Amino acid sequence: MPSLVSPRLLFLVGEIIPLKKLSRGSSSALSQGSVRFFSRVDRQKNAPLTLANLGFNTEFEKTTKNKRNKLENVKVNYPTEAPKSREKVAASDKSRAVRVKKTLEIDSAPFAATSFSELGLPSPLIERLEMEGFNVPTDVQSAAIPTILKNHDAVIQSYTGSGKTLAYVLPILSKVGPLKDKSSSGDKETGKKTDIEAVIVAPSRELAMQIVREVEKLLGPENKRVVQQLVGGANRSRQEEALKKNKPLIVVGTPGRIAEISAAGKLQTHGCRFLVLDEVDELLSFNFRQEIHRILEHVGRRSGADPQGQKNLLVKSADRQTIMVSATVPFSVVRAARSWACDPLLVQAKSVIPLESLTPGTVNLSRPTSSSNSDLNLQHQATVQSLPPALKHYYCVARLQHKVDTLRRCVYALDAQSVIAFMNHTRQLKDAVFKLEARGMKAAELHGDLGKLGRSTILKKFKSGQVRVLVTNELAARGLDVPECDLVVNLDLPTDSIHYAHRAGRTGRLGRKGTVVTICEESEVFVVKKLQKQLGVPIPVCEFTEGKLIVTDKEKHAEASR
Ligand SMILES: Nc1ncnc2c1ncn2[C@@H]1O[C@H](COP(=O)(O)OP(=O)(O)OP(=O)(O)O)[C@@H](O)[C@H]1O
Repeated sequence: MPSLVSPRLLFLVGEIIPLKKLSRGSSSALSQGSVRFFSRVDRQKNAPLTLANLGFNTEFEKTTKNKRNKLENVKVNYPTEAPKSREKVAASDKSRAVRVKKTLEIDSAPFAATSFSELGLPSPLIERLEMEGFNVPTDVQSAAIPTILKNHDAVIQSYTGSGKTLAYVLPILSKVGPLKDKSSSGDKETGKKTDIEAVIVAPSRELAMQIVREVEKLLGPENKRVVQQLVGGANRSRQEEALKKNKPLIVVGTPGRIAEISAAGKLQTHGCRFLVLDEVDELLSFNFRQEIHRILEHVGRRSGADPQGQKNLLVKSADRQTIMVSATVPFSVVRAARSWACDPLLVQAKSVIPLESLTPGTVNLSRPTSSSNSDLNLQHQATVQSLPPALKHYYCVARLQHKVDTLRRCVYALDAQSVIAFMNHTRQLKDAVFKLEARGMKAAELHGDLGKLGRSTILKKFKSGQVRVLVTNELAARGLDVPECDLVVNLDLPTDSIHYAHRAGRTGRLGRKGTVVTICEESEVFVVKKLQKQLGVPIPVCEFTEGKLIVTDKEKHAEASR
């Protein structure tokens, strides 16, 4: 597969493996006849990452066991020093960067801080937060903000709607732009004044635009130009002109457009200090592999002199901080973080630990060998941390031709005002909208065939309540934040539990109530049962009778909850 092999990496579907590591691992695996290592990795790679399925007894587990001492007992490996190996030197044989090990100090992170000022953010930023009504940080923000402020690379994993965007945006704004800490030494370290200081990548235009709005909100109207969106589907030359004219410090965009403009030499990111990959597991998928590779190779990497003082383009220094974010972090992300980040930490709502210590071997040590129940428990731990705990899940059985009508009855029964219905194919999606509209329910379609303008108009209408049911596909499954959304319906089954988690996570955001209903045919029930096991949440069967949701599977519901 010559086209897939880059000098440093071998890209596989959905994962990036350092080539050196692969050849070393594969030869030893073969010589020892140890094929099990690889099959184990394969099994792991699509499972969401949790400390539990990586073989760690998390502080989260301990605290749930002993709720009374919930926060006092949280003590984690929390490194207080910046990584000493921020300077990475790529050897001339282009093998992996040489890393200097750092000593980790044990300390406790300010989990569940009661105010943003406890987290070391500069006062102008705290003022802006207060003006925008953000007063108390969420758990994942309490853990991530100090970690990033201390210059650590990080993988942030926390359930959908838990505030991961601000968890990385706030430390960036503390060091970049008009709200930054004035003592920040960043200016001297970065290159020219026109250089971009932070690049944030997201897999969809909608998500990228949403992040831009969040950053703009904090910057305030007078500083909007500090951030610029670079998304596909919009006029590229206009974006390039805006870059030249406004000289933004932060760009947020989709992988294709960022890579395109960067390849054209119109985006100066070599002096960039922050690279964020939001929805990182999606960004590492096959679809984006070339663009993400380019971004990882170029952002924050300046050519420099080699140790002998001679100019050598193969010797580079990486000054950037790499931050990877998602509610679901399969093991492929751990591998990618190890390749591309510098001593990265895994940041979750209640723990911060070095990613380096997580290995498939560690998983195996704690993984029970024969009990399938224990495997299910591990899955349960996994999804507890990617799904909002307050969500309610149900499924109901309907014939294919009655699904849309069932959706309509479901909306009335739950009196849902803002509904996202997921389907897998665009044509059926249009039919569903047509049927709903014909029966007097305000509905609209959102999918990739629509232009950028069409997509944002529909989203605006949905957010403002003019559209009650948004019928969409995976495009809207990740990251989309519509706090009012009170019901998610799967009109078609999601492909796996990770897709289920992201779809479901469009409702019940930041502690709000939310319901997820999967409408399936009789022949698909076994898939729902499988999802229920993998997700570790009860999904009882229900019916919509006389305008009410009736749970018809109480016994099994109780069993699943145990
Ligand atoms: N500290 C806070 N106080 C109040 N609201 C907050 C706070 N932090 C974030 N929010 C709001 O919570 C909502 C969800 O945040 P966000 O979109 O960052 O979640 P997320 O964890 O990234 O979700 P997903 O995994 O689905 O992308 C947003 O509307 C955001 O403005």
